[in-house]
Amino acid sequence: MSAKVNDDLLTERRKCEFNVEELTNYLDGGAQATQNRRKLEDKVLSTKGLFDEVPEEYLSHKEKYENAVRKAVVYYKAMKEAEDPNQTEQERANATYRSLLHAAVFKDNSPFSLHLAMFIPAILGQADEEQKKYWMKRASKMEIIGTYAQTELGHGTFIRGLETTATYDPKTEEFVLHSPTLTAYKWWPGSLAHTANYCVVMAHLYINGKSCGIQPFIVQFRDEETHQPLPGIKLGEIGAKLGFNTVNNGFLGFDQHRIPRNRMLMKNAQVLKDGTFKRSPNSKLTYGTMVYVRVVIVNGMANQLARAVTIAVRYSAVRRQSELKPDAGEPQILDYVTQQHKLFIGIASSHAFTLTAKWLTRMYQKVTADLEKGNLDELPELHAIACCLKAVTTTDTSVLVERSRTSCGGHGYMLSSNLPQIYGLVTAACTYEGENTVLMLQTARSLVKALEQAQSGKRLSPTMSYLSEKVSSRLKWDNSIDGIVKGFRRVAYGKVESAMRSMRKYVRSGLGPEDAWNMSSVQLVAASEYTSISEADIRQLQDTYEDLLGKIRPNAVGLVDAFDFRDQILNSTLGAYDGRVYERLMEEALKSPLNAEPVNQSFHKYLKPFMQGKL
Ligand SMILES: CCCCCCCC(=O)SCCNC(=O)CCNC(=O)[C@H](O)C(C)(C)COP(=O)(O)OP(=O)(O)OC[C@H]1O[C@@H](n2cnc3c(N)ncnc32)[C@H](O)[C@@H]1OP(=O)(O)O
Ligand SMILES: Cc1cc2nc3c(=O)[nH]c(=O)nc-3n(C[C@H](O)[C@H](O)[C@H](O)COP(=O)(O)OP(=O)(O)OC[C@H]3O[C@@H](n4cnc5c(N)ncnc54)[C@H](O)[C@@H]3O)c2cc1C
Repeated sequence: MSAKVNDDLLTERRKCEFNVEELTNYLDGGAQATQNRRKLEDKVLSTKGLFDEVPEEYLSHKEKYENAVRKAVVYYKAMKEAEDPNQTEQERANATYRSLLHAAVFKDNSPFSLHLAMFIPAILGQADEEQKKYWMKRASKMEIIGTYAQTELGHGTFIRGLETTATYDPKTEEFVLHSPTLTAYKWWPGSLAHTANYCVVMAHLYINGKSCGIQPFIVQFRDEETHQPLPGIKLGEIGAKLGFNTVNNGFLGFDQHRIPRNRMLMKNAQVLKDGTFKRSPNSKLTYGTMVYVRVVIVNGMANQLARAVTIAVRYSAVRRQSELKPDAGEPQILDYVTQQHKLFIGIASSHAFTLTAKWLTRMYQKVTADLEKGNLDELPELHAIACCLKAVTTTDTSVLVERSRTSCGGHGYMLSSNLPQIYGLVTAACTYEGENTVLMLQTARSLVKALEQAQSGKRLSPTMSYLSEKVSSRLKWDNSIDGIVKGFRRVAYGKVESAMRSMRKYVRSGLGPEDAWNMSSVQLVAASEYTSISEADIRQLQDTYEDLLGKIRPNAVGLVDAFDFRDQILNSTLGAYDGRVYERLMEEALKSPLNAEPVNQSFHKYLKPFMQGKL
């Protein structure tokens, strides 16, 4: 018999003014997609061995990893078996696009995550047809487990500064991989430490002493039978982290490790047997896997933020605290406008990121199709947009998830609420796949170029067209959507123009272009992300905003119910559908191993002799 739903939540659901199922269908991409997603979730989450008897928070670092590998094997098999053979590839992708199924199993991500998130995309994007056929068969069947090894102990952002070398030996038709220094050790790749046995390595290619730039190589580093590291390979785990503690991030050093010529992924650049180097049509095509992952991250942020606000809004409907009016009893904390201000932006942002992710995915698919036909025209714009949206969505999601946590008071600080772990996952995304400041500066580079083109009368791409609008600075604001968008475009234009003016001022003062760029870089980052509006209009928009909060209030629980996360995926004492937060907090507390006995052995060993002055 299902547990009684909290009365306040029941009332909230009765108050809702729209059809929740319709919004769920819209978010999934249609009623059929919702059905497919739910069917997949039902099948996978009914698999035995997927869940932890003891909450993983109470396991050791080593036990957590071993338990995660156990679950990863069960989960991967369950996902494969749950695949509906009658579904198209696209339907399957839609069913998982919004599902955070893996989050029901791994609170801190899976030791297989890099295999799926980067190793396979790197093969698809960097291997030639023959290589793709061979490696995709093995990788998609999990005969091998891979990762993406680019970052080194000494370099993460500056790819052209990577120290790992791949030197071509025409006599043996092999590449010799070497880590010349400690800082050249690959450092961070997920699954690298004990899980994977292959990786795509980004290394500096040298032929006859000449640099041929950073190229991708597929490298086996563990024996497929014994899993022992191969000769010339040094491996290990990088240690405990803020989050991602079951992703098994590792380090790898090469000592003159030889691989056959056909292990360089040769879709874009090639090395012939005699050592002839055939350059890529664009050296940045080697960075293609990162562009793809940045696009995927935007959607991931939408889903993780939706999960956090679902937990916080449901809890805020159940939690009653303080006094809004004397003798009126304790209100739901969701009735405090400050609480609405903290949480409703998160709901709106998640929807905005979902729509943005869909738009960006379509742009990525179009540009990738063009690249296949040799048309590279839109690659720079895709790069600039992917950088900006990855940086903005991860920064905003981190802020809004942390705000969801702090809006739940002390219970939000409990690991059993799952809000700290969600924060640990999303804040990592501000760093990986390109640190956000660095990516914003990449976007700024494109904005400055576009404004220069606009000022010389050239036509701009649709996403940059606001830089060619001769918008009068006395634009009349109105708080219609169109008026607000026009306002934002005007201000965004002003930010780029101001950064550019600043750079020109530094150059006139005698600074070189690089120093002028660096001196203006705070403004440049702002131009890529920041928009503000003039004083007079804040009041008008503020009134509109506060009025809007009141309109959303009766629908807040309906809006998060529409994200349709089942309790196992929320994995939270505060966010369950039935709202029984206090019973769940107590149930989880009692699972602590410390509660197995009323007096812990440390009393007799330490406390008692200490308090009796005998220690
Ligand atoms: C489940 C979750 C799993 C998460 C796992 C995470 C895995 C990882 O973190 S993998 C490692 C990720 N690492 C990174 O993202 C590194 C970030 N750094 C970079 O991308 C590069 O160093 C970067 C772009 C900052 C600078 O690259 P660099 O080669 O120095 O180029 P730079 O000199 O700045 O620019 C040269 C030109 O290349 C262009 N360019 C740079 N990158 C790209 C790209 N990816 N695509 C297209 N064009 C590009 C620039 O726009 C510029 O164009 P233009 O000259 O027309 O203005
Ligand atoms: C959880 C997690 C998982 C990861 N997984 C992988 C993986 O699987 N494979 C992999 O290859 N890598 C992985 N990484 C590494 C990640 O890609 C790098 O950490 C990231 O690229 C940043 O590089 P870095 O850490 O060396 O910082 P650095 O590049 O040293 O940057 C440090 C700081 O310097 C400043 N800075 C640097 N360059 C500039 C600039 N040009 N302009 C202005 N400021 C600048 C920024 O403030 C930046 O935060 C992972 C990282 C994390 C946190």
